[in-house]
Amino acid sequence: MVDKALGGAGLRGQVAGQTALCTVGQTGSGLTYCGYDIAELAEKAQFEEVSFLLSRGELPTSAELSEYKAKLKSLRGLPTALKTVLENIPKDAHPMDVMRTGCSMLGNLEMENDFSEANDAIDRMVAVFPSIICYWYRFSHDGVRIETQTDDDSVGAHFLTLLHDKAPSELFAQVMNVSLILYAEHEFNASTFTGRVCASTLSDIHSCVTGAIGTLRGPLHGGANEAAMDMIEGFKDADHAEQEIMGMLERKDKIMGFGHAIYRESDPRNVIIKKWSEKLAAEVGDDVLYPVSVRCEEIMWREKKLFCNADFFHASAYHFMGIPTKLFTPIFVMSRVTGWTAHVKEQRANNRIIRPSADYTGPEARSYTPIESR
Ligand SMILES: CC(=O)SCCNC(=O)CCNC(=O)[C@H](O)C(C)(C)COP(=O)(O)OP(=O)(O)OC[C@H]1O[C@@H](n2cnc3c(N)ncnc32)[C@H](O)[C@@H]1OP(=O)(O)O
Ligand SMILES: O=C([O-])CC(=O)C(=O)O
Repeated sequence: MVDKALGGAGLRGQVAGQTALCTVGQTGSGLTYCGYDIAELAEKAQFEEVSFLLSRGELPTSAELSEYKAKLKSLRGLPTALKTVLENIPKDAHPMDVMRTGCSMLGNLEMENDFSEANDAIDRMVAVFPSIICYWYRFSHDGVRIETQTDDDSVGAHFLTLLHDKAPSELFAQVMNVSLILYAEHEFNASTFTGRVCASTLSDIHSCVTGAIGTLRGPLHGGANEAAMDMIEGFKDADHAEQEIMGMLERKDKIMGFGHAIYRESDPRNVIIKKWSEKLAAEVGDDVLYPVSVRCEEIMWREKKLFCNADFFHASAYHFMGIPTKLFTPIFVMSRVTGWTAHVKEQRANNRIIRPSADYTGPEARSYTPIESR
């Protein structure tokens, strides 16, 4: 049934299937993973517990978590053929294209031959995605071939170590952990739906994830964190931000990092990442980017009743941790691969090929005109 208030365009308001993985925008709790509130997970859990929850259906016991983390740790190395591919991708390529190619190449080298191998393929992707992006980035930008098999305790710390060539501070590792939890899963968003459509044809899991990466890349979806950074970086101070945003609104420009297809008043992930961004700002001595971001939030609510989505304060948070802007959306991939693949398994478990219909708006039936008569 189409929700009239939202309109039918973009399939908005239409139920396109069932999921036991996540609720978005339900009264009382804005976002839950398998019944757990996002605020509680972000405060108390490790990303690896959330990843385990999504792939196995329950939070791990302490022994299960140790075993799972040890497995992930052992899977961080890159096959030589994948390194060769990454070394051939130019420096000015978009890192999301690198992720897409990296995932696709992995699927060639380590095929999911049977759906019973799904969890092994998922664990491998969760473990190796930070290695893929950092290997390419460090080779193309710094001219070094890094060793990706680190001893870091978490996926987030592993990423930062590879990127910066040193272990992250406790605060940075903590923020990465929270960020990966916040981005892990979000019901039938565009990239997850892409993955589910692919899964519904009974395709392999790397194809599902490769398609999802391509969908996440766009600035209306995951790419918004990079677009938000590009915007706020251009503002000298909060007053300048106000002046520019007002102009953008007058010109009816889209302001990246604001608004949402499902949430109407706030995105529950924003208050969490905003708090961490503020902490990081204090830690690194920022007195521009965080106040600019806060002013943008105030203006957008005052003028348009539009609120920050998960992406907006992620921009400043990642920037404060010394992460290059073009690597922002690949971090989203490192996290969301857990949600995408959980949906792939869910789709497979109760599958019918996803194939909607279209209203035809083209010409009436007509006869073919031979080429020489056109
Ligand atoms: C993790 C994520 O993927 S979160 C989303 C990240 N994307 C962004 O931040 C990009 C900016 N935001 C947007 O483009 C949109 O808000 C979307 C794509 C997220 C949702 O799109 P929709 O569901 O179509 O938005 P919605 O129906 O709420 O839009 C209502 C009105 O607000 C406007 N609007 C919505 N978001 C914005 C924005 N960020 N800036 C300016 N105007 C906006 C729309 O243009 C629309 O105006 P109209 O009725 O005059 O056409
Ligand atoms: O749900 C959506 O449409 C987009 C989003 O916030 C996400 O994927 O995290």
